Amino acid sequence: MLDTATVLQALSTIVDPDFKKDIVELGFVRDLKIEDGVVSFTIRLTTPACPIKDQFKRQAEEAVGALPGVREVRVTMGAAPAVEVSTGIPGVAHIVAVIAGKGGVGKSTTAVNLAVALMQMGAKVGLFDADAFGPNTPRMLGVRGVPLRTQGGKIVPIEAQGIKLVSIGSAIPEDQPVVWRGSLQHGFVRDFTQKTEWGELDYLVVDMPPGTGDIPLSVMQLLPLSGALVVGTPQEVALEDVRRGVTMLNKMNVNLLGFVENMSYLVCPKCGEEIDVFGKGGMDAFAETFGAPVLARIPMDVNIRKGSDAGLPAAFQEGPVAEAYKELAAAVVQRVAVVEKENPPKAAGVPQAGPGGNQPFLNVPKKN
Ligand SMILES: Nc1ncnc2c1ncn2[C@@H]1O[C@H](COP(=O)(O)OP(=O)(O)OP(=O)(O)O)[C@@H](O)[C@H]1O
Repeated sequence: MLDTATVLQALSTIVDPDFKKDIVELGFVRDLKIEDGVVSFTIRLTTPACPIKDQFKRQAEEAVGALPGVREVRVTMGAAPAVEVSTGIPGVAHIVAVIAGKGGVGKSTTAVNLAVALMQMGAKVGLFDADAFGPNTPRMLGVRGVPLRTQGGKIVPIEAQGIKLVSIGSAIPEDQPVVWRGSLQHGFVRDFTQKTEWGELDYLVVDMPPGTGDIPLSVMQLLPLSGALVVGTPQEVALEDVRRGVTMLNKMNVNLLGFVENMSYLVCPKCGEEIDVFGKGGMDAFAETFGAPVLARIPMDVNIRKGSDAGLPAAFQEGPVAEAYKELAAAVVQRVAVVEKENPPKAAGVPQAGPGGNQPFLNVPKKN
């Protein structure tokens, strides 16, 4: 007989490859109704950007459609509202930091294109540019010079091509050199993280300054990060810096989502051959050592640089570069889901003053 138990039994053959559990056990199946041979239900995923949602839908239609007595299967795909999996920042579901051991490896480019690719997968996305020393994201998203507004004491993000952008740099006049003491930086990060009205976001991507200085530290102390991804080029020197970045994540108990090998190869425009400009395989060695995957390899491509300069990120354009960023976004979504189960996000907190010394990580210069 066609009843709820039979339908759920059929749906329990569909296994989520990330959680390694079936979709009934995971509580994804909702609003199941059977009326006159018409079976309707919702599959509610943890994120609207789930890369295998189409596959789930097809599998569900097939599994239930094969049951005797079924005339029609109506599957609605949904996602849990962001607030349900809150990070402590109201309405923000997952926070992903993008870090790099040193400058110039393409961290901001990766953060911006990742944000765009996540949005294209159906997620609501914000970008917090914490890189006070080289705030490039407003230019990359075509909103350079647009001032931040406040409303009722809250910072209102800039709408930049569908992404909610807040850049620490937009609060600093462009012609002013940014020379801050550690304590000022911490206060600035605290104000920006606590006073921004993000609204509902599935993913908040944080573009960190390069290296392991005070700002990355403050972000890790103040924001409950789902995890961080580390951007590097395959070059030896950059890889030493990558190691320092990973060490910092470990110290701060931030999940390592994985590595992005940027400028991984160059496709010869004449013959199509892939040239390994900065060598090969370095990131694989890291992936093995630190037990986290290489999430994507992004080619060195003039369209990436041109897109950033023109304020239209390459992820918006069709072609192999956009595909590489889509692959990155899909890998990030899957890794976030997995690592959050193992080690749920929580802010590390600011160390208390005590006999062991004051704020051991922060390099706060003493007053003379
Ligand atoms: N895959 C790529 N192909 C071609 N150009 C790239 C690629 N990735 C980044 N670039 C270019 O390299 C330069 C540095 O990139 P980006 O500003 O993203 O680096 P960063 O690591 O964020 O540096 P910063 O130290 O300023 O934070 C930019 O001109 C950017 O357009």
